[in-house]
Amino acid sequence: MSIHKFPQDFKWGVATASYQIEGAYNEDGRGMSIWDTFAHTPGKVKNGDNGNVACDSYHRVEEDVQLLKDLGVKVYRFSVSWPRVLPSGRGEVNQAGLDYYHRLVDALVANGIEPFCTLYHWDLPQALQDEGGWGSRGTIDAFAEYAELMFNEFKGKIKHWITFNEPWCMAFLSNYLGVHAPGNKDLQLAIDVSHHLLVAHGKAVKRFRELGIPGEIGIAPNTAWAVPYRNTEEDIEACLRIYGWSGDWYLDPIYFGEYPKFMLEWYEKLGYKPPVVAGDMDIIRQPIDFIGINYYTSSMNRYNPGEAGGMLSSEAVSLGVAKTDIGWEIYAEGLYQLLRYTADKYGNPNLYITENGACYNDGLEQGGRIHDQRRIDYLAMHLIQASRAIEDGINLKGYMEWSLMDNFEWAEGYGMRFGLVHVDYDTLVRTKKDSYYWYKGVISRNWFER
Ligand SMILES: OC[C@H]1NNC[C@@H](O)[C@@H]1O
Repeated sequence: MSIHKFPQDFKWGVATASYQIEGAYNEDGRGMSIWDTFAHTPGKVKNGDNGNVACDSYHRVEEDVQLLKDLGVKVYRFSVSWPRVLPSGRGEVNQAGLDYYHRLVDALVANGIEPFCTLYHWDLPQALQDEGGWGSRGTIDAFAEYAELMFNEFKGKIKHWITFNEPWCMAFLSNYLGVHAPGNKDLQLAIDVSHHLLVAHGKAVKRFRELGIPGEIGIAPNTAWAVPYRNTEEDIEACLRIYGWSGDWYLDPIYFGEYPKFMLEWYEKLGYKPPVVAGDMDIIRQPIDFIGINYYTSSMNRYNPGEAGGMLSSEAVSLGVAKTDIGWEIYAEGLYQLLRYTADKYGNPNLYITENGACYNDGLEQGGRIHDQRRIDYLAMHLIQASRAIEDGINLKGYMEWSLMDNFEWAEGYGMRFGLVHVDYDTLVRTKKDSYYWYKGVISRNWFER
């Protein structure tokens, strides 16, 4: 057994997202989002699940903040539902929507928990989608207007801001693979969406600086990690394209003012390229204060130009390791390697692990306890790698576990559970799992033995 320690000011937290937990989808003036439309479309989400009620967190601020307080977290990462505060995406403000987030933020601050706010975690106002959504340049300025509203409204209360959660999901999972809302299958559109969201990110950061908002701002890509099947140039490049797709494609424009050459050339070979307009790359290149790393799993990849390799000619070969209940391979070493790669490539910036967690569908047992030992093991394995990264000189400043509670897992619906707290979706009763108590101990000690 060995002891794994963390710095004194390490920001321990948990994460959630608006559409996944809030519910109240048509209450108090909230406008429709693309996820309401998508989830209400038969066949898009397993079991026909949707976020109409979710965890009903909209009506349970005090209860959920008490869960956070009992857990002992330093920060709480949540996201804002854009259509709850701007029902049409721009223009008229819904005060009741802003009031909800004031209730949440005030309760967090009153309990000594720092709000960590994600401006966009996928619930685009449907009204903007009707005008082309992220495929249209018009959405860029709509996002900048929304961001400015939130900056001014919560100036001094919220000091940690994330513009976008997982831009790869916003662009490719949603517009090339068609798995998430709005469900398109168009590679050029996905590349357009990537570019427009990057410009929107840059404009929001620029306004954040111009307005003199106190605090820090960053972005949270879901950078995947891949291990080469053979130690050959072809297989290594096949891996570079995997994390180039979800990480470098977004971080290079922000840090270097240009798209990664190897990915640009790959897309151009296929006949695609980003719709860059003069001045865009300078806007995107606004300095940011941190990168959020969302990490769950890795893959082992090899070059394969055939169907198994897909658009990137990069075929995933099983790592042969245990999988979580959602089928993702458990590879904690990948977290360290990803942190190392990110630190080395982008000048050792401040990093937060803004999401890491595991799907295990353990249910309530006799006596009302939930013995999710597999989740404890997963978290311990990954926290060892986080501690290792810090000892290796990487500026990892915090860890936000995904997720505080079971919630709406997008196209998987409610069947996949990531929470430290179990949610009974019939009664909405919250039950702390064994992993909640384990994580509470880690936070309070700031170290753990394994
Ligand atoms: O799949 C688990 C999580 N991954 N990152 C984005 C979150 O919204 C998901 O629930």
